[in-house]
Formats: sequence, C-alpha cells, structure tokens
Amino acid sequence: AVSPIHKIPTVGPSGVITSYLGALKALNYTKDMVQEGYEKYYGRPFKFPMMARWVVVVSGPQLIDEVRKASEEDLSFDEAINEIKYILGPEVQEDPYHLSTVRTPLTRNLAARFAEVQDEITAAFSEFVPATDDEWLSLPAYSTIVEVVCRTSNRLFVGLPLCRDPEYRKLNVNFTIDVFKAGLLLSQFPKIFRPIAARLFTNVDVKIRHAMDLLGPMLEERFARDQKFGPDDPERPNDIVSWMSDYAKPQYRNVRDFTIRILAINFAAIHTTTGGLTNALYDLAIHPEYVEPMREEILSVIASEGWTKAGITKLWKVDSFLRESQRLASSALTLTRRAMRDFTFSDGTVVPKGAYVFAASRATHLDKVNYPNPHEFQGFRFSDMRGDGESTKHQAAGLGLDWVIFGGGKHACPGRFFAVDEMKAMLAYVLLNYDVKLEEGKGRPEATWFGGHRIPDRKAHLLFRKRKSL
Ligand code: HEM
Repeated sequence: AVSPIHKIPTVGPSGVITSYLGALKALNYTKDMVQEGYEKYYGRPFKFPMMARWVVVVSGPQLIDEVRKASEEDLSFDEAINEIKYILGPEVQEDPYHLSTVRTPLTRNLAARFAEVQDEITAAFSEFVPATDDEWLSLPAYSTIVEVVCRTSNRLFVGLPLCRDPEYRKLNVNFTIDVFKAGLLLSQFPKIFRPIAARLFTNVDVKIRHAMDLLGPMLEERFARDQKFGPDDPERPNDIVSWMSDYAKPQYRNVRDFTIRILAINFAAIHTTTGGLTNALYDLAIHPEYVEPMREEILSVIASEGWTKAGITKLWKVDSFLRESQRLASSALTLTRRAMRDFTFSDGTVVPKGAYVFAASRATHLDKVNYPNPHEFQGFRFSDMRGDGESTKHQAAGLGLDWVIFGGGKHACPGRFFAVDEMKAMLAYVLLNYDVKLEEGKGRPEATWFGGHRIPDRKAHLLFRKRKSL
C-alpha cells in the first residue's frame, strides 16, 4: 500500500529525500521551506525533507491545538527526542520527576529565592561586565551572557558555592553542546546500535562522571542530612536538591541520578535563556528609544516593591519588550512530536506511524493575522494591549495558539516562569546600570540557522558603559 505520507503536500526541492547530501543541504533552507508551506497550505499539514526523513508541519490554531492536545500514545514528545535516553539513560524519560520539580516547587519558590537570584545577577554582571563610566567596554555578547545566565540559574538550582565554581560552570555551559552533537550523531545510527554508539563515540559519559565528582560531596551531605533530620527539618535548604528529594522515588535518590537530572535541567535552561537575553540586548541596542520608558517603569516599581518577584511581575513594559524580541527571533519549528501510530487530523490528513510532526513557530509569530505589522519591532505592543483591560494576557511566559515559543500542552516548557523572570531581572539590571550599544557601523547581528534552530550570532560584540547617574 502507498504510505499516507505521499498524500501530504510537499515544499522544498523535490526528490531531495532520495539524496542524503541533498537533505543535509536542505537544512539551510528549513525556515524558508516552513514559511513557504505556511503560506501555501495554511491550516493544512505539509511536509518537507529534513536529515533524510520527512517531517510534517502544521499551522493555524485548529491543527496546533490538535498537536498540543494529542496524547503521548499518539504524538509523543519523548519519542521525538529519544536520543536523550541513550545519552542520559532511560530513567530520565521513564520517570521524569525532575520535570515535576521544575514545574511545581521550583516555580513556586521563585518569590522565596528571588533575593538570592538578584544577588547573583549583581555579582555576575560585576565580574563579567566590569565596565566603567568613562569608556565603552566591548565584550562578546553571547559568551558573556551565557556566563551570567549559568551562574544565576545555578544559584537557584544548586546554590553557593557551586554556582560560582568555574569547573562546574564550564561543564554545564558545554554540556548542551555535547548532548546536541551526540544526539545528531546517534540519530544517524539504527536504534539497536545507539546504546553502544553512545558509549563509543560520544563524550557524554565522561562529562556525567565529571559532574558527579563536582556535585557528589554536596549531594552526599544532603542525603545524609535528610536521613538524620527528615524533610521537615526547619534548616533544610530550599533548593532543587531538597525539591528533587521530595519528588524522587527512593531508587533515584543517589548521586548519579540527581547529577543527571541537574545536568538535564541545565541543558534545557542555559542556552535557551542566553539566546533570549542576547537577542533582547541586540534589540535594545538598535532601539534606544525604549531605554528611558523602561528605566522609568523599573524605578517606579522598585520604589514601591523593591527588587522582589512581585516587583518583577509588575514590569509590564520589560515583559512586553522581551516577548517582542523573542517573537521576532523565533526558531522555525516548535512542538516537536513523533507519531506513535497513524494519526488523523480533523481535516482528514493521516500522518503515518514514525513520522515527525512540528508546528510552525516563526511563521505563526510573523503572521499579520496574529500580530499586525508583524515585521516591525514594537517593544510595547503587548504592554499596550494589557493596558486595554487585558491585564493578565499577552505575557511573555504565557502559552497560546499564536504564542508557541514555549511549546504547548503537557510538555510545554516547565521552566518558562523562571526563564522569563530571570530575563526580566537581568534586562532591568542592565537598563539601570549600563548603557549598551553595538559596534560602530554594524547593524543588528545576523542569526545563523541550523535546520529549524535559530542561533544568535555568537561572535558579535556589545559595548557597555557604566551609567553615571544613579
Ligand atoms: C527563554 C528560555 C526558554 C525557552 C524559549 C524554552 C523553550 C522550551 C520549549 C519550546 C520546550 C518544548 C515544549 C514542547 O515541545 O511542547 C521546552 C521544554 C523544556 N524546558 Fe524550556 N525553555 C526555556 C527555558 C527553560 C528553563 C530556564 C528551564 C529550567 C528551569 C527549562 C526547562 C525545560 C524542560 C525540563 C523541558 C522539557 C519538558 C518535557 O520534557 O516535558 N526551560 N522548553
């Protein structure tokens, strides 16, 4: 029988799937192919070749809703990224208690831990952006911000002193890239060879053991402490180790498993947040007219709330600026899923078992139906809408059929509230403490694309000058 995949319309160079090299080349055009499919087949699934396989893309609220609501037995997130289980071990998917930890106690404790997060932002910027008020300091934007984000996020995750340990930081900054490379490599092997290929050809196990050496003493001490005083100990630290201990079954309460979960959370957190903030700073540098209104908002909120989580929540303009920056810097695809059995969309399209399914992200965020003048940067687009009586809507950390930066449904990013609060606190810190500009004569740095992934320019510099009047 003919596979139902052939009934789905195709975009991109035809016949390319037959040639591996052709499909690899198509990696450069992913965003353009998705855009083309979006315009031609809006509201209907279409397909294009990626890495020598077909991927199906959906657009429009109806189909995006069907993807986000589909069960794991129909469209699976875990299977779509199943290389992870060969890299980090099957436990992370079999019992993903670390996700519950991020979703619930981590998010709930943001207010209680905010002062420390803020303290780390101050300390990290002082170290990594030591600008003075008489000269511009030129720094590579991405690699500077990634240090600030890694330290700040880990102040919340594992606390002092580990969050400042250069070895621990370097390991976590690089781990995402190690896993990404390993995943790409493993996806080229048939399933049965993946476990052995993971051991033979990737360095991930070495990295895990290194991380166990770094985290081990702290984790051992905490396990012992829990044994002795129990979970109601009033002195028990309020951090990810305690939260994971509350969620993990006994067989997972050991150094190796906790280390892998902490690495996995860092994997999901660091480069995503760094990309978001780097883009926002590029946008700030090319749209200086937003600086003063945001400074005013921040100063007035701090005057009434101080540097608190409640204050951060009130920064509507900063929130809006970040969302607008992320909207224009979206990757091509989101809602990564794989069909576990033939799956039928409401328009009758059948996606065969094994096919990959995505939702168009960038094209959705650049559709004038969703966002008038979609290519224009309007930093206060969302705060203005909230001002019109929709005060709880249009926030950067929200989810929606027209706002899929954090995915959707059961797998929607559990770290999104922290990610947005952290980016807001950092952007506010930069606004109050520095002036920022791009290198003379250069426009907004161009992103590079890897398949559907948009990667901010990693070499571009930003110039910082300490503000005088505070
Ligand atoms: C701007 C920053 C971030 C962006 C854009 C982002 C985006 C995403 C997206 C698109 C997904 C997949 C959702 C889906 O397919 O439905 C995801 C999953 C995830 N994110 Fe984030 N994320 C960010 C920051 C963070 C942070 C700071 C953390 C941790 C504190 C985190 C933890 C996770 C985890 C653990 C998952 C996997 C969820 C699962 O397996 O069900 N993310 N994120």
